[in-house]
Amino acid sequence: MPASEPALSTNPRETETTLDHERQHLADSRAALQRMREHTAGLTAVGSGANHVSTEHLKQVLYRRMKALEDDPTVPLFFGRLDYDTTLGGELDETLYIGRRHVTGEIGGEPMVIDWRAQMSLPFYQARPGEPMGVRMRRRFGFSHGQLTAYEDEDLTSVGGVSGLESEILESEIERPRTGPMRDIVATIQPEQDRIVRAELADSLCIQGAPGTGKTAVGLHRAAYLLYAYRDQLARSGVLVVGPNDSFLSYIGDVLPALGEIDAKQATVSSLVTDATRAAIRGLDPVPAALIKGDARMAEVLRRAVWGGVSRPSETLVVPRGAYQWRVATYLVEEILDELRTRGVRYEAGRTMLPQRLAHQVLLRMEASGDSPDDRVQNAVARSRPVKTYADALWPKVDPVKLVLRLLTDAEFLAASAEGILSPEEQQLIMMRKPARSVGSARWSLADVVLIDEAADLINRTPSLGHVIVDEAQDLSPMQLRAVGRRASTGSVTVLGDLAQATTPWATSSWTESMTHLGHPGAAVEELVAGFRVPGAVIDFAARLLPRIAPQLTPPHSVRRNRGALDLRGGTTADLITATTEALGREGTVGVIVPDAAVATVRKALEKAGIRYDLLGEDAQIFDARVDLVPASLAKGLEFDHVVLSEPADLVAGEPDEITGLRRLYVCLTRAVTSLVVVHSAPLPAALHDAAA
Ligand SMILES: Nc1ncnc2c1ncn2[C@@H]1O[C@H](COP(=O)(O)OP(=O)(O)OP(=O)(O)O)[C@@H](O)[C@H]1O
Repeated sequence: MPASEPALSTNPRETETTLDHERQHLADSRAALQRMREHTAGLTAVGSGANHVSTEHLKQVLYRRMKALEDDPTVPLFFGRLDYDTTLGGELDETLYIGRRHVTGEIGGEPMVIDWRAQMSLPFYQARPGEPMGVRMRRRFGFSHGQLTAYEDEDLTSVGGVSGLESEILESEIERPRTGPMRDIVATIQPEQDRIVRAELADSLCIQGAPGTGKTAVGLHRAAYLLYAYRDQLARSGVLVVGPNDSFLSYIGDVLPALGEIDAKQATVSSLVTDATRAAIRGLDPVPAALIKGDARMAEVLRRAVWGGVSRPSETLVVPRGAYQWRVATYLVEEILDELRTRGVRYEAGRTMLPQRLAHQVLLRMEASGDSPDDRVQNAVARSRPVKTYADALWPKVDPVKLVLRLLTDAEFLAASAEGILSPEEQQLIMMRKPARSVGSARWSLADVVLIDEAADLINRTPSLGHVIVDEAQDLSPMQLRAVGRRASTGSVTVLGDLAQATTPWATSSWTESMTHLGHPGAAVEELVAGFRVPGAVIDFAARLLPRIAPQLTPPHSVRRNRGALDLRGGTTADLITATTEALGREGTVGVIVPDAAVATVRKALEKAGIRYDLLGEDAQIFDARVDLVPASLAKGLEFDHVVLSEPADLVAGEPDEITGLRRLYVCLTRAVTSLVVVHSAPLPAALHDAAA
């Protein structure tokens, strides 16, 4: 071991004694956690006498608490230790163990393990030699199958000491082979990641990060951190994580529960808008139509379409009451309509205010004639048939689904709403080609349902969450960003993505613009370039594409010690199967990434060779076979120890244009943790060609 690395104790006996001591603390902590669980389980009976609602609530609370206190024997209860020192600014001379959750001994006793999110845990992630943050010594623990096997000490008092990334335990954690779904990184969060994780709730952030720089991991840990640090505030408003597709959501689905957080919602844009509007997605748009429907200009078209429903009064309002007939002149009604339209309320709120405003005018007339009516009279007038009928005619009820159907099937209505915003050709492009007769029979596309969601928000405000984390945000259209943004209209957002991995025709080319569509303009954009997934040989190869696909970005570098293996082979499907079998002979997961059009062929070949696999996007339960067959369009966000990639040229050709194709290829090339084998019979795309020589 080089002298500059943090030493495992060189004296074996001392190491063993220390390890025994730490193992004892681990055993004591586990026992304490068990007692906490028993105590919580015992609480169930206490609430049994309460009424149904409070019992249900109590059950929920206890269920969550029990979940949070679950002890997985394969996961270490703590992974670090801090020795605070008063001479360095610590409040007390004390030793704290850092883990996934608080564990306390006897009630009122010393904490045995401190939650990684607590303020006291901060130096574990942020302290540096020479900047000890009150801590004399930082200890990292090495575990194997839940057993404590090693420790490593860092003296934080010495200036010029080692930095975190030289730690062996940290390195071996980063190098550990992948099995199954994504796991948490609490033990090894890096300082630049930690600053994002722990940013204040009020801060909206945008992170541009190269493949494997930990964006997804950081987003999930930020969710866990916020739920801890702002628990009361977020218990009401909630945290939402938005990912690109269901495969991705199942891949990340275990991380937050493993951190004791089961309350964060996880969704795709598609599930968000279909849940909200109850419109099912059954259609697909041609790209030109989807581009227009996803354009931010559609927001104004919809605004006009919704508010265009409010008409000008042509008749005086006449309200018979007793022997009298009260009249409100059209010019006064117009004044009311103008006031309601411009006061910034939603369409439906204005609609409910109108009868009251009209009734108020009637009341003023009653008063002028010597009556002294009170609020009850005003309410009665507002609810009376003549006022309701008059108000309904002027300000009719609008159903968002019907409105969008009309917009996409009634050329005159669209022209009136889109005048000066969309050209006649653009209007033509978004008209339904086979107009649906009813909302039930409409074959809505995702872009359509996003329009319905926007219309629904113009009518009734969409409830806002406390914080929304959006992953792979580069692929969202402006209208999709607006759909996500209105779910954080009173909260904040963390936006994660990579412009070089943008593969939708409506993808963003500027984070500043995306943040504006999300409703959080001016948020700072930070860049992450240190890659934890992709080994050097592979990332350097993939980065050859950057000058073509995203020249403005800083090329990533790998922090992995392992340079990895890159193997470019001429060959066909049979060679792909050979490469898969070879990969199966090694430790870790295998991803066979193929152009979408080749899935059926490769599937057959895998079956013929007797290789068990899961097909991504099809199987409900994924990540349980060692081999995943991955259509290129679903590779985003995932990773595998070994990637076998088929026919890059076909993969590029499968996309509408070359840049999108090369970006898709960049995504697929950067899924490998250890080895990448590229099997091709057609020449590699020119941008990669040098390496093939
Ligand atoms: N600090 C860290 N310590 C250990 N592993 C890490 C760290 N940061 C990230 N990783 C690991 O690196 C891999 C890539 O992380 P992640 O998927 O979050 O990256 P990403 O930036 O979202 O990638 P992509 O853009 O390709 O989707 C994951 O296995 C993750 O656990």
